[in-house]
Amino acid sequence: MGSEQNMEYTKSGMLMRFLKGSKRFFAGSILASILVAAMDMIAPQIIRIVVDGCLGEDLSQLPSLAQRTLAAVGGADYLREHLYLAAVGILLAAGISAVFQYLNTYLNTKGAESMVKTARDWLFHHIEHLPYEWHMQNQTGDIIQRCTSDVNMVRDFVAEQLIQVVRIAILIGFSIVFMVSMSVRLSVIVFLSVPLIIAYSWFFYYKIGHLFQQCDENEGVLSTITQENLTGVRVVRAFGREQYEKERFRKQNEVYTNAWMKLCGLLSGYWATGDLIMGVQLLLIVVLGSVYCVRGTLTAGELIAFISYNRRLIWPVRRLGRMISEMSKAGVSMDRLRYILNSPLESRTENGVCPPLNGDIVFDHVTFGYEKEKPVLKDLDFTIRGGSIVGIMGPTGSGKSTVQYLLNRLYEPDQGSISIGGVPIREMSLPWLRSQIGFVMQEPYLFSRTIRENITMAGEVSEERLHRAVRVASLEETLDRFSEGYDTMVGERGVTLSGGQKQRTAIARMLVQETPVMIFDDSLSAVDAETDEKIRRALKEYAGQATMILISHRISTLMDADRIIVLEDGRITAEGTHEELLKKSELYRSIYEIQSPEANL
Ligand SMILES: Nc1ncnc2c1ncn2[C@@H]1O[C@H](COP(=O)(O)OP(=O)(O)OP(=O)(O)O)[C@@H](O)[C@H]1O
Repeated sequence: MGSEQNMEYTKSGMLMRFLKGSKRFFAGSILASILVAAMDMIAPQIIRIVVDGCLGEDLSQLPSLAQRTLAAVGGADYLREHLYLAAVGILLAAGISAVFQYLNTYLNTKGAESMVKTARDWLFHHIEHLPYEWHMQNQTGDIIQRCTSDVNMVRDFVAEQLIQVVRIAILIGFSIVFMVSMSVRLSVIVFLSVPLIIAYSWFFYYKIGHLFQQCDENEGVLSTITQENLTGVRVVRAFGREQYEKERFRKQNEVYTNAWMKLCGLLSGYWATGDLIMGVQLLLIVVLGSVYCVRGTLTAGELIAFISYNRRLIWPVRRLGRMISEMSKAGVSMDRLRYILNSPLESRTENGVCPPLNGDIVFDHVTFGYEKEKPVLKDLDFTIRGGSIVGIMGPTGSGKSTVQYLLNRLYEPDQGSISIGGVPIREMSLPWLRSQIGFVMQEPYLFSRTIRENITMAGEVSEERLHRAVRVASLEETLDRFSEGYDTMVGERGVTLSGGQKQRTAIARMLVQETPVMIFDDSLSAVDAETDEKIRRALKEYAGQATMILISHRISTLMDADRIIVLEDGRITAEGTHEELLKKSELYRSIYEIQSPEANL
């Protein structure tokens, strides 16, 4: 995909990229709709020739084309005796029109779906490569809405509004040519009423646009309540909030229904008034047309054909105003999509170096804050020897997880630099760096796939490697208890597994990659102390030459580490072995005393 480079797209630039591969379908659709409009012009002309040819006395009054057509079918007398020919002509025109109509709809739908596919692929690809920071700053629901509703809005704009506007403009053009050729004076009524109808419907939809938006917003709130209740069903049940949630839903449902009722009331008024305008317009055409017929300036066939053209015109024209007023909505949606597509991609330094990562990890005076002027890590300066086990301990919010994010280059330091084996990580290829640093998150995320697929999501591995990782993560017994074993499906967001089982699955997922650097971010918090110790013992053997970073609140998890770093408010306040820290760090000692059963005796 071309979005590897950061580009600033204008609305039209973005639209052109969406339309890549689907322009030819839309061009075909427009061509087919021109032919539909042309075919639709034929039937009224046949009726006009039949009426005037069969009933008219002075055939010389007919236009030359009509006279020639009449002569071609064998003259007025022949036509009178073979009226079915007119029916065949009308049927033929309707049949050809139906074929073009089919082609029009088919090509339009094909173009629309192909465009939506291109847009979705591009958006997904772009989102996948946006920086982690971007994802933290933007709400998931909002991004999903942009990728679904806003994409659909742009699709409707192109496939329905733009194409329909072109189609209606062609229809108006054709009709006017035929109408003017029959009666200029009656055409004046159409000339005056068409802009009036377009303006009326445009003005109406422009004015009530905010009500449509209100309905959309209310629907969004209703969906959020439903979604929250479905995902948070356990919390709702546990806290006995069913009644409260039902009442909340009922109220929002009422607000939403009332908003629609109000809108429907206004729409009914709009359609009724529109019908009235149409009725008056038709009345004028019929009355004036009849007068002209009586005066002999218009034939009966022409009047019938004129009314027929007018009828064909009216509905599309009524829709035109609405389409024009709704085009502005597509502009808003395009801006919302441009926000995503113009967001700069993560710098992946694909051509960066790919050194072995088993060397020393050095944080060289690193300062970093998620927000400007609010540093979370302050002048962090430490070295983790390659192949050693290092623990990071500190109160909640002291910046422990942030250390791991920086090492993974999810964020870049504001000051200072980080290197592994003497190579600054910002010079390394990002995919390489991430493939070499395994980490288990504080709240592991599992996909709704089988346990095997979750563990091997980084790539296929041998059965032996898989079993080894599962054994070290103490997951073997758990899997034995599941009838489907490795092929057990993990429910939505892993709800069918306990907290500890999820953590151990995530540990196995990391271990299976056999990376030279492994980070455990509070990843044993949900397992009991006994399993915690069992896993740590197995890990020590398994890790071999790998560098291991254990982030934890639990001193028992860290006490066997070669070195422990104590972090307080983004600064290192002490470092050393467990024994050394018991002597020199007040914080460490006090936490140890709270957590240690012997110390509490
Ligand atoms: N994405 C973010 N945007 C803004 N601030 C953040 C973000 N992530 C973390 N913080 C803040 O940065 C500080 C350090 O967070 P961090 O997660 O590194 O702490 P921690 O020591 O790992 O905490 P815990 O032990 O509770 O996991 C906290 O004050 C937190 O509120």
